[in-house]
Amino acid sequence: MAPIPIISPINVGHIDDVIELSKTKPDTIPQRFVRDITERPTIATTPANNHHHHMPIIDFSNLSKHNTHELFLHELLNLATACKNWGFFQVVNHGVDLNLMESIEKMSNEFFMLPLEEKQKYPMLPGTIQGYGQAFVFSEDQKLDWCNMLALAIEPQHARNPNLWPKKPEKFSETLEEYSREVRKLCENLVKYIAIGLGLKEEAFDSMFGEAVQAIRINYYPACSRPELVMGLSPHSDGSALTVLQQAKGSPVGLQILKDGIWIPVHTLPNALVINIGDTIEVLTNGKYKSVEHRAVANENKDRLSLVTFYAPSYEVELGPMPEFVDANHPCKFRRYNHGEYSKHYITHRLQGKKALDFAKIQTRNAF
Ligand SMILES: COC(=O)C(/C=C/C1=C(C)CCCC1(C)C)=C/O[C@H]1C=C(C)C(=O)O1
Ligand SMILES: O=C(O)CCC(=O)C(=O)O
Ligand SMILES: [Fe+2]
Repeated sequence: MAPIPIISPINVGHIDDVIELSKTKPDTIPQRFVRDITERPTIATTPANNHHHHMPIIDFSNLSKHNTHELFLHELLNLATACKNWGFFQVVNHGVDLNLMESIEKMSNEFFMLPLEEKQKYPMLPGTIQGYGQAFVFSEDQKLDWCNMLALAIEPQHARNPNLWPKKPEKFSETLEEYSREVRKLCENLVKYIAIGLGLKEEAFDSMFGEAVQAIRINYYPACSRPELVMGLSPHSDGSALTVLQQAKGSPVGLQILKDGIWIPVHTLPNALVINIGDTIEVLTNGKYKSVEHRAVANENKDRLSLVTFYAPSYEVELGPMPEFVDANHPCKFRRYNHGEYSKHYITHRLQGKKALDFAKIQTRNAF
């Protein structure tokens, strides 16, 4: 009997697996990946000479309770300044076990190098966000990113789809579990310090978040013969409260952030984690801290791997700007909404800069 076709309400057309493409036809770039001229990225990886263009570095060990109060305050100020002026920073001495970071990186690479049939046992179906494939594709004529990903919900447990957790390589699931526990601790601490830096009680965010949602996306960007024609990952801001990004050792520069209208390549320090403010913190602080648009570009010669953890409020919670950030000079910019509804909105639209946040924006009427 012929296999029963999966009937999906969305027709996304054929999606080439870019890892296969780069292996079998390294010089071919199907038209669906070629961006319109106005959307093509700049590939330069040299950091701008301007020192204003170096992403802040936070030494997390200075924030631990065992340090002097002076050191703590100094680093807290660095953190607050980084959140306000950049929305992105790197953390060193973050407490996530370096061996664990190395193991999950190695196993992720092994996963992506498995035969396609093996990876397709965990398919990300059109319109869904978990499994192996391409996310945020909703139509046949949408341009595709030069990236394959494995995305999984981690917490709460009931959000997991155990059928999508890879059985190969061996110990992948255990390692991911352990890694995610450590990254979650880092996120819990970060939201505490961010709250203190804003003059709030240390538990201000965490108590609002309820049972926080945690998810991981492991992105694999194979080398591309014409990286200037394609986009590794479309420009977007993250719908989370915070995001933690680990770029695999030996990966080329690929992440770019939009600062003052310029795309800046991010050079990650060895063993550091890159943190960014997501849409939730922008809403809660009424725009004092902003989520920042970012994208990833492909490299001509080298594959790139990144492991990205999203830390977000429970789907149950209602959110809006905190009263501490609203006054006569700072009118309320966002309406209250349910985070579950925001998540649904986020995952049912293609990545398009900061457009997802329009969901919550209070539209101000133009005077003209
Ligand atoms: C580019 O952003 C994302 O891919 C993303 C997806 C996260 C998710 C999964 C990979 C599986 C479980 C669901 C969830 C939507 C959390 C970003 O995460 C942000 C977006 C929202 C909304 C959020 O809460 O985190
Ligand atoms: O790979 C990167 O550097 C960016 C990944 C990213 O922004 C994401 O997965 O949301
Ligand atoms: Fe992102």
